[in-house]
Amino acid sequence: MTDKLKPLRDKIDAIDAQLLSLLNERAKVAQEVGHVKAETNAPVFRPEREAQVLRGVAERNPGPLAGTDVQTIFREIMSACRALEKRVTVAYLGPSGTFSEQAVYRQFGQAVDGLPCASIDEVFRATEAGTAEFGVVPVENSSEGAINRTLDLLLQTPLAISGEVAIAVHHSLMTKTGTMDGVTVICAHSQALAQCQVWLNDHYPQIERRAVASNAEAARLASQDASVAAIASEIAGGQYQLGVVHGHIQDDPHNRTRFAIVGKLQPGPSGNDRTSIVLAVPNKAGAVYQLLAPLAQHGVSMTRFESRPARTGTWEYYFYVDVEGHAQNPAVARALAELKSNAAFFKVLGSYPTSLY
Ligand SMILES: O=C(O)C(=O)C[C@]1(C(=O)O)C=C[C@@H](O)C=C1
Repeated sequence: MTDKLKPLRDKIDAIDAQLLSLLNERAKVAQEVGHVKAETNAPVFRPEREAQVLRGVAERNPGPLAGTDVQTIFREIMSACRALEKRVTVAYLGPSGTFSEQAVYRQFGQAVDGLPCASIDEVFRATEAGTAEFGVVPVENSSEGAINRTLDLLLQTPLAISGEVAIAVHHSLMTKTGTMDGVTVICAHSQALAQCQVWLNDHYPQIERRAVASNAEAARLASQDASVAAIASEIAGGQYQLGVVHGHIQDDPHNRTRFAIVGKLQPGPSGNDRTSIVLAVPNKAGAVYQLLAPLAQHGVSMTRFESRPARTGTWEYYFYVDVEGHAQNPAVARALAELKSNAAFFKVLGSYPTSLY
């Protein structure tokens, strides 16, 4: 056994030495890029470039490593190289252990400074004020639909959407003891309670459910009181030393949340982009139908359509529309110009690389 392993491990050692040297060579080039950017005050984080690098390595990947694993490795290489140029601060809906925090690391890699915020409003405020260069906010969940507070804040903010990332949301029921003995209340964020309600009705119909500020807060409460069970990610449970009673309790096994990255940066085209807009039309028959006609005329695909009641009383609804392509793409630019000319309200929220995941 040892005799057989030794030469293989020697091989791995030799390859690791090469990798280490190449990684540092790459890092030195990134430092040079950093100096060039510093001269012109150019932004360090370039989501369109990172998306191109990550798509490129997956396309060229000969295997046996999976394309998604290769992307994870390169995500971290770029994150570490970027941090040599400048460490980026990213605000998110805290506390530590939330799915929002997972979204931060999924998008930026580990070499970032996360800034946990108490609310979605605070994420916007911290990013607008420049305390954080970027903010990560939930936009929609595949089971529960739009996150309305985010939609309302996107309408008002001067920030642009510069990226998106989707996270698989798996919930676990966890307690201090790893059992349900003596549990009188199940705590979670209201979204998580809603995403697990069929399962909870089947398994624990008698136990009170209580909505709290976040799943991570529920985990914290459960860590202090054995009569409290928390619904949260296993990452959050691990941070508070909770035991898993049941895993994967979300009603939809494919439950996902899409997050937007907001910031002052407006990324250029990456070759596979999405543009988000908000518009409103005067309240008259056929107005919505006419409003969207330019998209079809210019061959621009709509990937999302969401409405929110306008609370100003001037118009009935705001429509949140995502289309394929960057606003600098000629067909998209023509379609947007026409949409704008027909709309009572029009705002481009941003063009950004489509999520890799
Ligand atoms: O190409 C750049 O602009 C870089 O700064 C290099 C690099 C990389 O490591 O590949 C790092 C950070 C940017 O977000 C994009 C790419």
